[in-house]
Amino acid sequence: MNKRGLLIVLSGPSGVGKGTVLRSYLEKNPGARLSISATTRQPRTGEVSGVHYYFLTEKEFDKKIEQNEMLEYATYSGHQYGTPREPVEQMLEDGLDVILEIEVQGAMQIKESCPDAIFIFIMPPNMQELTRRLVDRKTEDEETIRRRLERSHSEIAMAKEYDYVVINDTIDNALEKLDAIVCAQKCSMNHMKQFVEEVLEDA
Ligand SMILES: Nc1ncnc2c1ncn2[C@@H]1O[C@H](COP(=O)(O)OP(=O)(O)OP(=O)(O)O)[C@@H](O)[C@H]1O
Ligand SMILES: Nc1nc2c(ncn2[C@@H]2O[C@H](COP(=O)(O)O)[C@@H](O)[C@H]2O)c(=O)[nH]1
Repeated sequence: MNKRGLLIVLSGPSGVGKGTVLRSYLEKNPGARLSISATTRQPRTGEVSGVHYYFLTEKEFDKKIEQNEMLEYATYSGHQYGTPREPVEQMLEDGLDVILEIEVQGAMQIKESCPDAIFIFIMPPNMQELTRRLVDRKTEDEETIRRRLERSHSEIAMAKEYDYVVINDTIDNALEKLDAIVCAQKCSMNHMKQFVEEVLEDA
């Protein structure tokens, strides 16, 4: 069997429910880990550095880019976000599946650098519901919500670059689909090639 874990890239507009669906997925799948991103945005109430994000200054973030320590990075809503390279490499090496919850520009960088990754786009059932979720979450001010919703249009247009689209109408539905996609990918020839070759060598 392929001992290396699967790299799963998950994107979708802000407020669609990526984090919510992922929390349930991770509870059900002990062999999967969420990559902890770095960001220059301010922590929200309750967010802890090293748990939800690594909260960095602009200077610290730029230094990590210079030292090639980011697997991908992008600017979103005036702040920098990026995936620290080393922990992702280590977890994949250890056979764990690694999930990157990242926006579309970063996802396209991963598509270039990690062609074996699987790309999943989470869609809202409709734009009214996306707005409602973002407003009801009460973590952003009105202007930030406006900017995030404005950006959601170009993000949704990028969904066609992904391998799969999952509609987050209910958390249970989205979770079931996410599980099924990852399960199918782990049985794909792309992922199983090494195992098939090993069996043939033994035969
Ligand atoms: N299927 C669902 N039905 C109803 N509400 C949902 C559903 N999924 C998530 N939510 C709610 O929508 C809000 C946004 O969810 P969440 O914070 O997970 O979004 P996100 O995509 O991770 O956002 P961001 O990218 O801004 O971090 C939360 O209040 C969450 O409880
Ligand atoms: N390119 C990257 N995008 C990231 C990363 N970590 C998170 N994100 C995305 O940023 C927006 C905003 O996140 P928020 O926590 O401020 O609401 C959202 O789309 C995230 O998916 C990353 O490492 N790289």
